[in-house]
Amino acid sequence: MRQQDLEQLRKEVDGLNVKILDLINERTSLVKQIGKVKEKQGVNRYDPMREREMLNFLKEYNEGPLPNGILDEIFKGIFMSALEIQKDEEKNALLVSRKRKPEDTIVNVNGTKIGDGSQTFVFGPCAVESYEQVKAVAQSIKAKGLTMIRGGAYKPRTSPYDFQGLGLEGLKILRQVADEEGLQVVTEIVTPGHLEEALDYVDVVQIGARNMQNFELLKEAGMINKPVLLKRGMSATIDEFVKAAEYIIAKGNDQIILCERGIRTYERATRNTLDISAVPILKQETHLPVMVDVTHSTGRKDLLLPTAKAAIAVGADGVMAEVHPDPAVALSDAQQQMDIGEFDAFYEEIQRFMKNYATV
Ligand SMILES: O=C(O)C(=O)C[C@]1(C(=O)O)C=C[C@@H](O)C=C1
Repeated sequence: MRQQDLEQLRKEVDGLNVKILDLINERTSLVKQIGKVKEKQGVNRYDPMREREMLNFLKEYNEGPLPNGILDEIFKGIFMSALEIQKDEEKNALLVSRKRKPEDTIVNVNGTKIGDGSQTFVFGPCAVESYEQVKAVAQSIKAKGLTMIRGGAYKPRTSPYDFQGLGLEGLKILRQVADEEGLQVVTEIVTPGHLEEALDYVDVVQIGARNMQNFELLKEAGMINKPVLLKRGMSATIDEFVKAAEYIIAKGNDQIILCERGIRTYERATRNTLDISAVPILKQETHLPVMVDVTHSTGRKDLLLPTAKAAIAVGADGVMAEVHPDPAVALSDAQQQMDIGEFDAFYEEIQRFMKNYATV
């Protein structure tokens, strides 16, 4: 074959490539429409029966020279790409998606802004035990110029025999101390019923890992006009986490902070495995602020500082950690809470890190 012939054949192939591409694009537009209809109907995107029908029809129609085996492969690839495109479309259409809203959402907690490019720190005891206990931690938080305190009043515990929290009494203690020290209260709410009684005492409603897929609670949280801190479920994928946030925003509340708190893996050196890459992924895929709970993810005091540094380095909008004036006598999570001295050292070091980091 002469060089000239080869060039001519390639020119013809180029022309066909463009035609195939145009057809695939035309097909993609139709498949996107099908995806929207299926989403509305709530039916599964993947439809193997439909794929089988299409392949059978194409094989009957096929007069070659393309072998049927290769035809199967090519069209299976086309169907798989169609599914991927439908999935992306659905993801991008979510209200929490950055594709839908490119600007960062800044959560405003009575003047404390989360997600505005600065880092917010939330410290406090695992569980509210007494006025004196909360007061000691609050004073230490205030002395550092910080504005948020966390504390559990309703404690969803693994064992029903473990301390379940002081409930409403705990909320009242948190509110009183926070008002005395000028702090904002972050506390976990476990049921829609608690949500109602808690609203007078709380500035940020936390939905904990165990409740990340408590859809009724998520819907209720979407109807309040207070920010919600949503923790990732211990076995939740990032996709499930994002969809849980979608439940809240879909009801009208866009003041949502996502919190990575470690996931359950086979690794036993830490309490959970901190999924640090979830932070940039969530920042890319959603417009919501992302915090990292270094206490629950590691369960180890010696790892709080390095993981907090890592969180800041990967772009987290804030860090949460637990502090107790006397961890040895704490009613929950005794081994993993910092005492006040450790808290001072932790905060000093993290400040130093942030200063150096900012100048790099
Ligand atoms: O027809 C559908 O239901 C589609 O979603 C489209 C389509 C296709 O590419 O043709 C995509 C994925 C399904 O598994 C089957 C078919």
